[in-house]
Amino acid sequence: MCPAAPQASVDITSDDPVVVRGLCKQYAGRNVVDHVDLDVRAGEVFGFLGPNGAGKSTTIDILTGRRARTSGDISVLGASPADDDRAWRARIGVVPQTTATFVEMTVREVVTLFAAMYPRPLPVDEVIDMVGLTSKAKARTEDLSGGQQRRLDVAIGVIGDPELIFLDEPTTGLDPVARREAWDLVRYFGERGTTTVLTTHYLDEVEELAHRAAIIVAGKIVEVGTIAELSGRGRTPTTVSFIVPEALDAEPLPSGLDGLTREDRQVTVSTYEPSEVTYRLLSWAREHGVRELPGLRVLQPSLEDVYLNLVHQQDVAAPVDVA
Ligand SMILES: Nc1ncnc2c1ncn2[C@@H]1O[C@H](COP(=O)(O)OP(=O)(O)OP(=O)(O)O)[C@@H](O)[C@H]1O
Repeated sequence: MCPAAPQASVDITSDDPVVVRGLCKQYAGRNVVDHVDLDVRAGEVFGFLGPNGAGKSTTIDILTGRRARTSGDISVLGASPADDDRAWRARIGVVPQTTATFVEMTVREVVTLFAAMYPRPLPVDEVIDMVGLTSKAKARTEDLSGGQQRRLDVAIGVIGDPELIFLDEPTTGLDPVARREAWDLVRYFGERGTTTVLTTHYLDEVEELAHRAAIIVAGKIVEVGTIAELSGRGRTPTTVSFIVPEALDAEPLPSGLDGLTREDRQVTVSTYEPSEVTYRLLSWAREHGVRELPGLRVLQPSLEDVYLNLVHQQDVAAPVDVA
């Protein structure tokens, strides 16, 4: 259950650009964002991953002042987004999930219009070039393809040279080349010291761009850490496998190895202690005069394995809290 009202004051002392404590959002008594805690550090690209309907956009919309929260404390660049201060807003760039339409305006006119709203905008043509729309600068926005529209959204989001950028699925609908260009843009702003919060369904995008990530499922943060930490965490086992050499075919496999399966001569051990398991397998082989185990592989879980495992665990767990 979420508390009924927002906290009266923002009780956050951290200097991090984004600090979220106990954030809740309810629709019709259902918690779609459920006691979320987040810390995004200065200069990092922070990935926000989760399946459809997990609560990513709702959280981003609350952090950017586009939606009201039900309860919880939030500090974004030291202020509460609900205050909607103009100077504060100029320090933030937002690329929302829904594409805006600007009827009868060209790409350059739209970007120029948004540039005028900021005290220190980037040069309009430079930004149009960065998002790969130079050849479309004079085209009317209604004539752009879906992917080109998305690039325009990104241009609008970054034209103010923000300290903090929220990108809500910025590469959805982009072709592979445009996707790589969008990644370059995220890296470009990262090198300028900009903090970026990036929601996405694409795990490769998070692995490629993000320093840290949070995984949200059914409104709850189920994991947060560096990509290496998330990929290596203890929830998803490592697989150790090898092929039993002919010399050992008739020998019993070492006893007491949990998660061991054998199919013909292929042996697989699913384990949280891959070093120990590998040591025991090699010791067993040596005891029988074999110095090499053919096809020996230690396969660490990928971020995708961890993600799918977490989403699956949540699917089989109890439904979300209903008020
Ligand atoms: N205005 C609204 N009224 C009622 N329910 C809403 C409203 N907006 C969002 N929701 C619900 O809140 C939940 C979270 O939605 P949200 O858009 O934040 O998810 P998401 O993680 O961004 O999903 P996606 O990846 O599909 O964009 C969903 O169940 C959605 O149906």
